[in-house]
Amino acid sequence: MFVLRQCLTLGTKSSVRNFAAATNLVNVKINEDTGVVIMELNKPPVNSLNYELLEAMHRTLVKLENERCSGMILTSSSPNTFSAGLDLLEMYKPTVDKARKFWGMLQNTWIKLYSAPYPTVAAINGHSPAGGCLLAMSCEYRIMVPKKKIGLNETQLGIVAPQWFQDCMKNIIGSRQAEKALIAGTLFSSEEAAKIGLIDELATDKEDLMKKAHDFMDEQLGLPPLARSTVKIGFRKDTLNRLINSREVDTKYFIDFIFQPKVQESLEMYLQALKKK
Ligand SMILES: CC/C=C\C/C=C\C/C=C\C/C=C/C(=O)SCCNC(=O)CCNC(=O)[C@H](O)C(C)(C)COP(=O)(O)OP(=O)(O)OC[C@H]1O[C@@H](n2cnc3c(N)ncnc32)[C@H](O)[C@@H]1OP(=O)(O)O
Repeated sequence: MFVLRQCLTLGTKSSVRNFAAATNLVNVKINEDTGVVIMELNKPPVNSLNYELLEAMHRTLVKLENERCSGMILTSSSPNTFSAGLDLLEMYKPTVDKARKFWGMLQNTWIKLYSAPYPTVAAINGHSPAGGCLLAMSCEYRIMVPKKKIGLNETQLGIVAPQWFQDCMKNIIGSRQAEKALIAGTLFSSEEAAKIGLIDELATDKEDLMKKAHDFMDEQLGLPPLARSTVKIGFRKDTLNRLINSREVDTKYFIDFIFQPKVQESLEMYLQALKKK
């Protein structure tokens, strides 16, 4: 039976209340029989990743790991969008302190998600540009509904996908395809993404998406967990360590980059274009 709990507890009823009071940006459903968790991003309208949403995700991921959850399906409550990527307002005219705090939380969240010992599936129920694509790529398996867009489109915004975003893509679709996609800032349709292996499976609709995500999870739960997670971390450790060993440098790149007047101009124009749509 599924029990809906908000950000998160595998513990007592009173701690459910505490977490629910803290935020409703992430809904968490736990299958109490299997220990599989559905983490649903819930920041309407498009799940743009601001500090608060990232913090809620990070807190949930820490809890999942501590409580030894058996698997996690990442999806969103939005009808049209998995995640619109980083919240552009976090990068548009922030203070240095705010930008630093934001970037640190993005790094924390990515490290936890990418290194999660339990199986992770992205059930991509809508558009998934840039940081949204990063979240999906950080899971082990990706399933997507038809006729939506996914990719690292940063170049098209006049910004640059950080090295670790690029590494994630390279690890999935290979260096040549990733280089082409990153230079052009390509947003792939779901169908194109399936062809190049950026996603693993297409679903017909949200119901089919969740069914396929559970099917994948059932397969994974049949494997010895320690062997499974050891192989996973073996594959991911170089990518993880590259960021872990250079977090400060990465943050400095980010800060120096976004504070350039040209970058601020691009962000302003892009934000205006989004509003005018
Ligand atoms: C050497 C280099 C070192 C370091 C690198 C430095 C810098 C680079 C750093 C980081 C990389 C950046 C990663 C990112 O993730 S940037 C974000 C990129 N995201 C996008 O391009 C997506 C933009 N959004 C869309 O295309 C559409 O919104 C979407 C297709 C997702 C959904 O379309 P829909 O028609 O359903 O909704 P909209 O009407 O467009 O949007 C509703 C509402 O939401 C606002 N919105 C949308 N996206 C964002 C966002 N990412 N951040 C903030 N706000 C967003 C949009 O303006 C609308 O607002 P309103 O008009 O007020 O309702």
